Amino acid sequence: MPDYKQSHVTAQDPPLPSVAPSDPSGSIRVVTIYGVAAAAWFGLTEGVFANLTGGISGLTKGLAFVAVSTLILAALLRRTMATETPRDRASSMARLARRLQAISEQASQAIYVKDECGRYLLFNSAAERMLNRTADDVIGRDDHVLFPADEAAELMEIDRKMMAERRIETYDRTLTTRLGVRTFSVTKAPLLDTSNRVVGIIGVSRDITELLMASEALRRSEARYRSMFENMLSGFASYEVIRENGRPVDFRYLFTNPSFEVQTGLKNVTGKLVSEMFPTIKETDAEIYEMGVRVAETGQPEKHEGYFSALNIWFVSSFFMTEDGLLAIIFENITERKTAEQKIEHLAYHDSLTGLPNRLLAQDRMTQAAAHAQRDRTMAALLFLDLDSFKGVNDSLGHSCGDDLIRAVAERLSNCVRDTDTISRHGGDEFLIVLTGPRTSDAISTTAGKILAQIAQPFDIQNQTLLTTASIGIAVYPGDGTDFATLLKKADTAMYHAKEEGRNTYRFFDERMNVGVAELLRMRNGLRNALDHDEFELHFQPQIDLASGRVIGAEALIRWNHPELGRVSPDRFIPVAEESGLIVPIGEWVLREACRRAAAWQKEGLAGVTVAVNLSALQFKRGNLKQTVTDALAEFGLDPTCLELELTESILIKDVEEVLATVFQLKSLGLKLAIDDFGTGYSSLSYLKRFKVDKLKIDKSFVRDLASDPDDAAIIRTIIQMAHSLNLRTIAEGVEDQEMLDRLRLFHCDEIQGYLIARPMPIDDFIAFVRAHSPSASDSASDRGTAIPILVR
Ligand SMILES: Nc1nc2c(ncn2[C@@H]2O[C@@H]3COP(=O)(O)O[C@H]4[C@@H](O)[C@H](n5cnc6c(=O)[nH]c(N)nc65)O[C@@H]4COP(=O)(O)O[C@H]3[C@H]2O)c(=O)[nH]1
Repeated sequence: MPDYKQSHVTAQDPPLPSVAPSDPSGSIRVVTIYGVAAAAWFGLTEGVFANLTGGISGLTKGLAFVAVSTLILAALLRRTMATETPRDRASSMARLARRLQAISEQASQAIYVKDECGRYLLFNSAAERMLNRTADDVIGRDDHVLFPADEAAELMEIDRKMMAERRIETYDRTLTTRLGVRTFSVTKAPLLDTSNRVVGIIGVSRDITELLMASEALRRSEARYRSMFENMLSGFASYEVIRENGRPVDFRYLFTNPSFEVQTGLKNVTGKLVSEMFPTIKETDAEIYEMGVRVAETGQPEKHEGYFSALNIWFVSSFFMTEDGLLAIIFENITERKTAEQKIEHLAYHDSLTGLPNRLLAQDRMTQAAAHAQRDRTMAALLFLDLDSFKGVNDSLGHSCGDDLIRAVAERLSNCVRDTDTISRHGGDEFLIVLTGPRTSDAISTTAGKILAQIAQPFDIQNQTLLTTASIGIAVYPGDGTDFATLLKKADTAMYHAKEEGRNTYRFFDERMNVGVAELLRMRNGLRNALDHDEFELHFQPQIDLASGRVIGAEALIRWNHPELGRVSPDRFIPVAEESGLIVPIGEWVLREACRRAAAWQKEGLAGVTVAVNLSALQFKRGNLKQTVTDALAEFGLDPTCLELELTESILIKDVEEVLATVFQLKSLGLKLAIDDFGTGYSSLSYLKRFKVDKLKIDKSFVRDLASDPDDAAIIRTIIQMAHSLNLRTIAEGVEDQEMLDRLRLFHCDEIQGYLIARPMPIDDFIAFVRAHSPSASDSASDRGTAIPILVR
């Protein structure tokens, strides 16, 4: 569809082209007539009419001649012109066209001339090339020969109007040619003849199709880049470089894109100097400023990633010089990414609970400490610390309390070492401490001692006072090893030994310790088969009623006869069984075995002698306790009143409602409930009432120092008084000598158990023991149990 593009119509500013006089015969005729008329004038005025004009002056006659001859000439010329025929005009146009032809051949633009009717009179070579038509095809024909009818008609209409209005027009027009649809820039002017009549039209056209396409492409590309610039997420700014003595000294903001503001938070910066915006940039962000100067000086682009303190942002940027000598910067605010990276890095190397370095970082620090030790000929030590009673805290007071304790321990540890040392959390309640540059083992011992003393101080956690201790194993570089893995293993082994040797202590690694580790592994594996292989047995430790001196019960204590390790103490394997979950089936076995044995001794005449069985927290959680107990009682026909279950405080405190329900079910069977290790937990008295506890068992750690430690004596006395006020009985365990017994009696303790009376013993020995200490046959029948007279004072 042909159309106008950028049409400019110019009113007759430049003079319209005109056609030169075309007929010399007309002029000759005029001149001849003029000559004859002039001669006749003089002949008549000077000859025939001389007498008549004799009185008139020569000047007057001359003037009269000029006037008359001018009129005649004008009339003649007018007549001559008026008689010029269209043919004359056509031939003069044709002559003009021929003259122009030679000139127009050199032109690179299409030049053409049309007559009044639109027929081509001139069609130069450039026009031929432009439309792929020869002049021969076109001359004498109108636009229909070149273009489709509708386009040709429109063009001719334009020409007609132009001629009518005598206007010069410039416009762009798209036309369908033999070479396809092309756009032309056209300038056309009407041609005038000497009588100022329009006789045709002259045009100059240029094919601007490629130019238009190029400029359209440029426009699109510009639009694309502008849109990219406006919408790009990166910030952009360009600066005028302010120079002094040729050296860049400052930069003035010229323009910025919208992201600049988003990324920096800066508004209306255009026209401002960088030194004005950031007065301290040369000091605080010298690296960035210097880079700007360098790029402006060398013209070499540079990339940068760093922190811009003036705006408190991290950014990545490219500095470069633009074509027009401006400094430009494209940048991205990466603060969020950087913070996330730092966080991730922190997480990768730190423990989330305490914020302390984790094992990975500890390893790195240990390697550094070792390098330091090698250089300075000193030592480096790796301390493996494990809290002694953390599980109890977690179990009894919950994980949130446990977490708080871990955090508090971390804080205390940090106060025990120097800045060059590293405290790290290894996991759970385990910490690693890397000591850098100790010169002697004594120095390491001093630090370890300090740490133990700090940990032993009471912790105030969630409004409760918690007491805990720690065990520390120490491995020293280079004596115990040169790599982290070896040192860690040895420090761990030493820590186990510290635990075995009474806790709240530290041990340096000793090669002999490695034997113990192998044992531990064997124990873990062996426990799995112990039940199947019948390796467990129960021993019974008598419990004495102090008032009567009679044996009123026995605590069932498990023994493990390991085929290779020999007799393994429950203190060693019960924690391993708990850790692996094997305590549940083992506990069920103990319960059945205890019921079986107690039922048996009832039948053998030890009527009323109860059996006390230890229960583990895991049995409450995972085992079907009520069913197990019911089944065991029923299977062996044991009177429930002869069964006592010993629970630790921690079992009662955790998941209270759930445990309460189970305890009620158990109690409803008619059995008794005792709280084991009383005094070492963290609970209040309220649960004693709620759980309908029958007996408190005072932990042997209090009993041990009863004679020497007034505090322990006071604690025991208080526990007994409190228990009595709640109608609970008390039993003291670990009674080893008479002095302890005397004091317990003084405090009105109800029952005792301990080596003073008897060590735990196999069933047959126990029955024999009870019989041997029977005061009389008649007493043995008593339901109060068997009396031991020596103890009754
Ligand atoms: N120093 C000293 N110790 C004395 C004295 N009298 C008794 N003992 C010991 O104290 C422990 C008492 O058991 P516990 O506090 O329940 O402590 C028990 C109990 O927590 C656990 N345990 C033993 N048998 C079982 C069991 O069948 N099930 C569960 N869950 N735990 C058990 O193993 C722990 C250790 O048991 P044992 O090695 O048999 O150690 C027993 C016993 O031999 C004394 O006068 N002085």
